[in-house]
Amino acid sequence: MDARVESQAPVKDAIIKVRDLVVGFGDKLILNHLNLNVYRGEILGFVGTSGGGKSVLTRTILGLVPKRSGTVEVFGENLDDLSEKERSALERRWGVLFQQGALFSSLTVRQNIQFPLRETLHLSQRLLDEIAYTKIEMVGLKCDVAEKLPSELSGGMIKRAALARSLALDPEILFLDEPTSGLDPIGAGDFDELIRTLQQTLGLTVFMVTHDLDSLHTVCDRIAALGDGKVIAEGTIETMMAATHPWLKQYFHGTRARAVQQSHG
Ligand SMILES: Nc1ncnc2c1ncn2[C@@H]1O[C@H](COP(=O)(O)OP(=O)(O)OP(=O)(O)O)[C@@H](O)[C@H]1O
Repeated sequence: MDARVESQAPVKDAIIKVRDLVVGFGDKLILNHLNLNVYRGEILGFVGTSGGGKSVLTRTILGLVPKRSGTVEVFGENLDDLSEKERSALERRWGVLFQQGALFSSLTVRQNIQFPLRETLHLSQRLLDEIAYTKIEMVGLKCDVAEKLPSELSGGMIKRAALARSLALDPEILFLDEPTSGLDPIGAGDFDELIRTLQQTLGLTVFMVTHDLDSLHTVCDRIAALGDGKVIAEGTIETMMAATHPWLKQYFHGTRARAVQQSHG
């Protein structure tokens, strides 16, 4: 390749770097010297066998599960080197949407969104309300949901409200664990589109654990697959489709995969 052209290629900035990560419970090893980069601005889809350790990896990056060895760097900082104060400052720069949505059932949507803001910032009620309404609009909900309780919302609306809460502090990275699970295909497609729009307009980096082949085809820039505690393949959907690992072949070429590929032309 022409050296001049090569030097002009954009350097990819790894916003999350996982190196040699080992995590286990008792005598059960879940992650076995796992390495992974997530690049700034991308939507990375993370797939793998059920019970393989996708949530464990997410929770380890977030510091919710202890690791046995290895390092996790986020925003260029080794998480082990941070003081408690530095650590909480860093945590404010990411948002998390867990599988169950997990809104507080006794709080309205507005109060749910304001919860992380109240915990970390001292803002007037007027400003808190303005922020909550902006986030509600951002996730495609009407402002009349603001005063509703989670029990008054549909499954798709709960996901959107939970997403609005995870965006409350304007994070740079969004962690999503099975965001479309429980949604019908149209609802799931709309949610994927929303994630893509938010990623583009807010410049987010998205780490998304998913089983949803539609999401992998339509919104993920890159995919990483977990097998036997390690990343066994990573790349574009085309790379994954060409992979020879038996699980990947089954996953990307099985009956369900064929139906999805046909629908994506
Ligand atoms: N706190 C824990 N204590 C003991 N074992 C755990 C704990 N958390 C997870 N595990 C085990 O770790 C393994 C990986 O679980 P994990 O939830 O990460 O899988 P997953 O890949 O996200 O699966 P799924 O796709 O089904 O959600 C499972 O065998 C699970 O039982």
